[in-house]
Amino acid sequence: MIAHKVLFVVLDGVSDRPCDALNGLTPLEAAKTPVLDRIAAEGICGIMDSVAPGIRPGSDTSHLALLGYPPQEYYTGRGPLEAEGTGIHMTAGMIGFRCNFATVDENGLITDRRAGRISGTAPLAEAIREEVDLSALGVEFRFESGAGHRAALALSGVGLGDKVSSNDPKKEGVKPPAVKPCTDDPADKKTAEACNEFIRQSSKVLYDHPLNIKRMEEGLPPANLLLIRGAGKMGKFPQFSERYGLSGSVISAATLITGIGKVVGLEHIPVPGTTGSVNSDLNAKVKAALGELERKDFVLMNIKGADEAGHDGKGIQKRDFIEVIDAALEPLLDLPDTLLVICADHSTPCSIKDHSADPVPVVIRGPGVRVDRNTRFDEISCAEGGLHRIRGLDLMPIVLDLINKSHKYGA
Ligand SMILES: O=C(O)[C@@H](CO)OP(=O)(O)O
Ligand SMILES: [Mg+2]
Repeated sequence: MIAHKVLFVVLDGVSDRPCDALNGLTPLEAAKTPVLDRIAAEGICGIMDSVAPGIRPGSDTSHLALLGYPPQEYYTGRGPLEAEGTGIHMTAGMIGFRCNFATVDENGLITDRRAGRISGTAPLAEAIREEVDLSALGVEFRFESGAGHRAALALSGVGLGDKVSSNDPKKEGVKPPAVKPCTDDPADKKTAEACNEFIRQSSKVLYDHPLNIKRMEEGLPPANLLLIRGAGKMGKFPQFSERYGLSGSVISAATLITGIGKVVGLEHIPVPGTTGSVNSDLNAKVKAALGELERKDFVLMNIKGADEAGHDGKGIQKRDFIEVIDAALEPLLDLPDTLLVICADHSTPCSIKDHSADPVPVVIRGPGVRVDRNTRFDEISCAEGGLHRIRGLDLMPIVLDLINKSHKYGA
């Protein structure tokens, strides 16, 4: 009784703290989740520090850890991973950045880091590609929009460094700072100059773009500034198939997760109708995952919406979306020959509107798995499960052992 396939379902940021709006329950505790609870009842549960206790992980470092790539060794910044996810292929010497379409008011103060969670930004990206020109600085650029307010930028040219700051202050009500070199290296200075010029020129393009004029007429915040962060060069990643002897696919609307999957060698499967938000077509996503499991050994499926609700501080929306997730996961109850792993990548408590270091719930269910006595999938109940408290990097070794692909340590 051993499974041959693995489905990793990452409920991005689903984990939380007690919410005032939910009478002190977490959204997972407050939601009615018969499917997740049945999976918990039929599996082994625990809680997990995706990186380490007390470390607040980004989705980048946490997903690397969950896939068994120590972020301390492999992480070179969010930018190059996000860029790969939008379809920009990062070659040697290119510097990648994550960007947000954001809103500034007439005084230059940031009023919304996500431009009202704008979507459909492809025409804005196209206008930027057509009109921005960095050739006077000896720099070429690629710019692609991603899901929602997200986009990615990549710079290439002779002598570009990646040690530069960000113009994203990570809060609203302040002016975006200039991008600065973090060292005295002329290469970092050149990158910082290119970033500031890119921000300046793109703001002009965005300012009177028809899409923004229409948004303002409708009372929506215009996307009139790009916040750029996460500068980095692409790292080197041993391929998933060589590392584990497993073929695999990634299903995610979030470009960062797509990018991480691609760089470790998972095939990206786009699913029409998925948005990375609470309006995503999760049934289509689950169907795609089931299809992939017929031809691959391993599937990573990321569902992003709960994280967005956490970042927005919307506890009730988060609870309600968890119920939508739960209903969509029902077809997974009958999965044959498959080890099903469900977890979050990090907590995104509504009370702090950002990631926290609180450990996340995790369940593993499938043939041969010892079943513990926990019957609910939430932060508090899973802490009493048989996996106890593990780290993100423990997950792949546990999974490989359960599918009998683990190597014996010793003779
Ligand atoms: O992309 C996102 O969902 C979040 C966190 O990863 O970033 P931001 O706060 O810029 O929206
Ligand atoms: Mg995340």
